[in-house]
Amino acid sequence: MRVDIGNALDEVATPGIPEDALDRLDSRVADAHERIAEGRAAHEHGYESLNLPETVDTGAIREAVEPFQGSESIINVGIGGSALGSATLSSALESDVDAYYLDNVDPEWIERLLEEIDLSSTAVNVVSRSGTTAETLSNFLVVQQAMEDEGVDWAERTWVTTGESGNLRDLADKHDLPSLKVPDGVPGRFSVLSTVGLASAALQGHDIDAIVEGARDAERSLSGSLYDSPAYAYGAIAHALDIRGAGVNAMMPYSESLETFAEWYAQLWAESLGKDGLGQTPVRALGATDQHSQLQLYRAGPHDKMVTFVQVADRDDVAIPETDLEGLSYLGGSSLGELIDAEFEATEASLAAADVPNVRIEIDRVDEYNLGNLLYNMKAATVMAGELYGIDTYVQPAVEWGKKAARGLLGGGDFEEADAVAEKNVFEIE
Ligand SMILES: O=P(O)(O)OC[C@H]1O[C@](O)(CO)[C@@H](O)[C@@H]1O
Repeated sequence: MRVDIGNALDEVATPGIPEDALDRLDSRVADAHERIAEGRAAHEHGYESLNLPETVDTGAIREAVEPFQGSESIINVGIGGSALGSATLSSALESDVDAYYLDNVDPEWIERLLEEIDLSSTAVNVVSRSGTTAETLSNFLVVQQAMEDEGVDWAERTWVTTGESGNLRDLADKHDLPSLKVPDGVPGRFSVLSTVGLASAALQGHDIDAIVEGARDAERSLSGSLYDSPAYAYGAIAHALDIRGAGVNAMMPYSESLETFAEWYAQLWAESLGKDGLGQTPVRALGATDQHSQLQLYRAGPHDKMVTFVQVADRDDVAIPETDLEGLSYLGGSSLGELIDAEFEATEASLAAADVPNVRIEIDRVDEYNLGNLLYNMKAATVMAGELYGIDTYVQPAVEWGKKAARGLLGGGDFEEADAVAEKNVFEIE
């Protein structure tokens, strides 16, 4: 991964970072890197996620999914960090094995999906770090029922990935289901390069060693300076732009196969940094598509945002046929790859021309190695940004209120949060 911060400097952008502030920022990065190295050496919660290239056992993962080889599809039941990393790999890489992600509880969507899938030739991967997430466990019970209704032995086709304890662990023990353990000290949103993200990828035939090798090389690039560590440069620059007013960060990959990556990044960035009144709001965008929906706002709206582009240097291409149609001949004979690259460079320049800060992230190709490298670098960037914000990057206490309220509404216990739901201030207009 390469990072170009030229369009984030104040000679181009507003807000922008004065070049002479980079050295000051760099000394903060050096201090933060020391803290991160300490946390990693001590296997502290959260920091441990940067040790995954060393700790993950890809052989054990392949062995665990071996019994499911030959499956025509995989149903991944999990939500948030227990789905988005795996979904990022699955949607970016080609496979003959289809992967479905049940990461929501919309009944009509779930029903349609289960009707679409041949349940007799599918494997089921249930992932929950806590083992208590209502959406995941409910969907798993629904999948079980759907398989039973089809006369399919779900226990034969299921493996779970979870912690030492919890409802899912109890369920796995009760039915003697094969299981993988979530890594200790690694919050869900940081767990893609572990059993959580790599098991389904292995069953889809992806080279998980290449993914981990990409991550390992990213790890090797971590140093005490933003001038030679793309991950730390990205984390530090995004933080520096936020405290100067760019409170929104639009993640805009110029690759359809990286659309889910933007979703994964949004959880990582929001749930890690959104604390104590701080944090930069991630927005998921896609290039070139959102040039035709969001760009007007990015260029001519409030100067409260930065844009992060992800550009792919090398990709397969499709020729645009020659045409003598008036006004179109300039396109004929070129290719979609040339077009999307021109669109990318033009959009990047259009933001600079409007003084909107933007950063370019570039990867060589969308393949296992580069995905592992990109995912690890974005994790390290988040860890760095968390240090600079001075917040606890690895917890997410604010999500618990809603969970208690929902549980209370469903009769799952007495929670004052559920009472507060009934006190909604209603002012309806219809
Ligand atoms: O893996 P689990 O414990 O089911 O949690 C799923 C997701 O829900 C959250 O806890 C937020 O509610 C995320 O942090 C996590 O990735």
